[in-house]
Amino acid sequence: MKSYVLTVTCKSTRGIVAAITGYLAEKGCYITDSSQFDDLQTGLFFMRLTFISQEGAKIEELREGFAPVVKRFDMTCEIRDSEERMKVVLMVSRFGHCLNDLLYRWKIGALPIDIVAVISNHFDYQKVVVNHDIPFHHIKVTKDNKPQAEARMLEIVEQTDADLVVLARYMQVLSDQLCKKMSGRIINIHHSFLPSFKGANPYKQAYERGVKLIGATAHYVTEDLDEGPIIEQDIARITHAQSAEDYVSIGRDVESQVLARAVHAHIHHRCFINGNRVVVFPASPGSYASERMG
Ligand SMILES: Nc1nc2c(c(=O)[nH]1)N[C@@H](CN(C=O)c1ccc(C(=O)N[C@@H](CCC(=O)O)C(=O)O)cc1)CN2
Repeated sequence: MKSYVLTVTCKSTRGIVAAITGYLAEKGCYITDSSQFDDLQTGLFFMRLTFISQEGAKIEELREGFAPVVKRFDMTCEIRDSEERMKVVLMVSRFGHCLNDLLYRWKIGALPIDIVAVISNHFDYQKVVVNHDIPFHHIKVTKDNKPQAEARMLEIVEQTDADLVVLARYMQVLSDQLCKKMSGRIINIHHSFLPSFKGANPYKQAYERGVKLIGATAHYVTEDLDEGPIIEQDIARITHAQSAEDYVSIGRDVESQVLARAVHAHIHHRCFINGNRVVVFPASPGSYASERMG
């Protein structure tokens, strides 16, 4: 039986859940997971359900039948096939730990995505990418060619019909124009526990501040550098005896794990941008079970 994901954002009011669940029951659908959040600050309601059609309803039929509910509550709504895989472009500069981690998770099926391209402004990871049978594109970036470099990047995104771009330690600031055009579709991993230590060299900043914790933050990319809506964060302990170079080593694992969690949440439609915040619903049962046991 086909499994679907329904996502809803609308203004809070009474009767939304009843209308959604009533419709699904009427259409012979069985709800397998449900999360909702009512933001009293913004007056917005968010819901994500996974369900199976026990009567073999087609997605077009489900969408069409749901249209009156969408109209009644003025919903932003999607019904998607749970098996549909997002097309993802990965971008990297000189530090490849997040890229390698994502490639491994993709290879074992833990990240059910189609990696349609890897883009880098360096050649360090060309071999590992090509060895995964993934197209590698080198796009040189200088202070003078950023518009042309971004145009090429956008061309690759459009030619591959990519749904998501993941900056896996890609160290170039993207233009306001590109950020606006791809709002909500670019995820970055920043190697600090934002909002501390934005911008370049966060570990150097952390060392000079004398912190006892370092961290990583995965966020959607906006024009405001490292200020986009936060999807996932985590931390790691450090001591007085460690240097900024030690932080780079200690930080690798937490950066990779934070980015992987954020990508997993996004590709499973668990993320809802809510102003400068992100509602992140828990993973549905079985959504980690796609791993091919080695
Ligand atoms: N518009 C945005 N672009 C990018 C963001 C973002 O949030 N908004 N995140 C960065 C990633 N990043 C930190 O995580 C970061 C990358 C690069 C720089 C920076 O100052 N880069 C210099 C060049 C550095 C170099 O050549 O090695 C620059 O672009 O002039 C700061 C923070 C990705 N892009």
